[in-house]
Amino acid sequence: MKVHIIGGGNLGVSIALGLSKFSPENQVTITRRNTSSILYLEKLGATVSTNNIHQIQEADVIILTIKPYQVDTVLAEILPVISNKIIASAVSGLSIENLQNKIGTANSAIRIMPNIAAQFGASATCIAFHEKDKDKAQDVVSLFQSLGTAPIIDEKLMDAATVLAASGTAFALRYIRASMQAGIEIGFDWQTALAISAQTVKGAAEMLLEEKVHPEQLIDRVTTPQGCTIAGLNEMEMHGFSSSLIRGIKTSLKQIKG
Ligand SMILES: NC(=O)C1=CN([C@@H]2O[C@H](COP(=O)(O)OP(=O)(O)OC[C@H]3O[C@@H](n4cnc5c(N)ncnc54)[C@H](O)[C@@H]3O)[C@@H](O)[C@H]2O)C=CC1
Ligand SMILES: O=C(O)[C@@H]1CCC=N1
Repeated sequence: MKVHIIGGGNLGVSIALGLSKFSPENQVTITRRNTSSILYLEKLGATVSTNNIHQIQEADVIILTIKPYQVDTVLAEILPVISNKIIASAVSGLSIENLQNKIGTANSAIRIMPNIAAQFGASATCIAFHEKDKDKAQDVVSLFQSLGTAPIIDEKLMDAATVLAASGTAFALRYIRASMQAGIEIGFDWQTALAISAQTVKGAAEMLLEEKVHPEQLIDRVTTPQGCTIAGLNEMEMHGFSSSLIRGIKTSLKQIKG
């Protein structure tokens, strides 16, 4: 497929990098206003351009990875030269209905919510579309399946998916950072503490994904009676570990919904 990514920032670049590694049969074009920092993508086979409409007529899917306030400007540039295109938008808070109204019935609006782990083929990319675009959306689903998992969700959960799956990357990293900081306090240098903390989180996630059980079932296997784990967990909960995470996620959601 020919994939045209508009907005070569953090997310756009992670998708381009992921596609170059995990789905190299796709031809990627990526645009941004100043391309100097992303020209290295050309060495990986992508076309990098400052021109949003560069070969856009040939694209099978156009991916928007721009900020919400940049959408109207970009659409004003591309709409006069496209027709019958799939526009997959990762723009947070922009509904399918709003996007469809902007792009007209000649094009299809699909919402995607990847995260920056797309670069490593490990994104959880939630995807939503209207029934009329079901067939066209399959290409987008397949594309993002090559970059991790790509669950199809009801659009009403898309803001929640943004917080859980996209912002969630930052939340998970902050957990690892805190764990690493504690690791330094109890004797490790930061590099060793980071390596141990990150691998431990990866191992815990792999167990969950593999066994498909409730986390508490696995926690029960770790918490030896009268042992150190339950003592630590109870102390964390006394200080609001779970509740602060839940409150943070709900606050992020409020921020999107405005
Ligand atoms: N960063 C993330 O982890 C995620 C971001 N998103 C959403 O993706 C969108 C982009 O987010 P980021 O990549 O973080 O932002 P960013 O600021 O890193 O990237 C946006 C890019 O668009 C470029 N741009 C601005 N105006 C343009 C124009 N007229 N034509 C072409 N390119 C233009 C900018 O130069 C910049 O490189 C946002 O709507 C965000 O909500 C969604 C999921 C995850
Ligand atoms: O922080 C943000 O608004 C964007 C959307 C999710 C991840 N980054």
